[in-house]
Amino acid sequence: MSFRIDQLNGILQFQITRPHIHNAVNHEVIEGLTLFIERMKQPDVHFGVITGEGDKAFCSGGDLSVFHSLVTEAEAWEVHNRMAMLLYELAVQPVPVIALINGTAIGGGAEIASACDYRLIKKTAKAGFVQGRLAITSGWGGTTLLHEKGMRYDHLLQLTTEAEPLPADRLVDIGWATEVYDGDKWAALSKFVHKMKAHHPTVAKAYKELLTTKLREAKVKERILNEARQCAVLWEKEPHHAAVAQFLNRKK
Ligand SMILES: CCCC(=O)SCCNC(=O)CCNC(=O)[C@H](O)C(C)(C)COP(=O)(O)OP(=O)(O)OC[C@H]1O[C@@H](n2cnc3c(N)ncnc32)[C@H](O)[C@@H]1OP(=O)(O)O
Repeated sequence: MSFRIDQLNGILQFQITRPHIHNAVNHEVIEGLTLFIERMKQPDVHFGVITGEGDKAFCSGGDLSVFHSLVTEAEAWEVHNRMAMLLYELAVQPVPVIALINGTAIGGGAEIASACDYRLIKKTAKAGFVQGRLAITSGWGGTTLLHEKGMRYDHLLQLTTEAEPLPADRLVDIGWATEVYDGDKWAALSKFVHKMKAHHPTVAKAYKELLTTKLREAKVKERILNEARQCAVLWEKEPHHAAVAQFLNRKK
């Protein structure tokens, strides 16, 4: 199984369990995320958490050994469209969702974290929109969501176009990460939600509803689909396939 879902004291946790491959997203992880988002609507869920197993990676994006088989724009679009709509759903969930970034978060992994309300990042972890290295753009809605949620324009443009993973402290400086933690991730999570959990869960839900109104009203869904389409267009092109082949063959 590529994921696990657990619920503890009102917190629904989604963990990608593919540490051998830096928790890259395959079809099973996509199914898992779908299930997680459905379960988050249950009344006894007060927070959602996404994390990766192990101490190396949160998520290294799409599994290139799997998604390399998507050759044409239409094939790439099917996956990007599905992931983009999932991340949109994640962003407008009724309860706050925390990305517990226990290690590297790059490519689609950084997009998943960007769809969450909070990003708690381990002191030693790095994150970034590295899609440019593969001659594609973000395709799961991450850039649009960060823009709509108010990330500073120049920082966002730099993050996406330089395509470099940044250290945790810098990610806080540019307004991407919420807080840096050191030590055990579950302890850091527990500390982070402590004050919010002291109040009735309807409070956090109500504020989230208020603050995500813009995401629902501003044709954001349409813009997210444009982002997915733009990525699918570049995916089909030779420079992308060459870059992926180079990554997959780099140890041969
Ligand atoms: C629209 C969004 C679509 C996307 O997300 S496109 C994918 C973007 N992601 C990437 O380009 C990340 C590629 N991976 C990397 O750069 C590096 O593996 C990474 C995460 C920095 C870790 O580097 P290292 O610590 O040196 O470890 P490593 O490279 O030896 O990796 C260990 C094993 O994991 C594999 N792996 C990591 N990320 C992967 C991925 N996304 N897809 C497929 N395989 C991936 C890697 O090939 C290696 O496998 P193996 O042990 O050589 O068999």
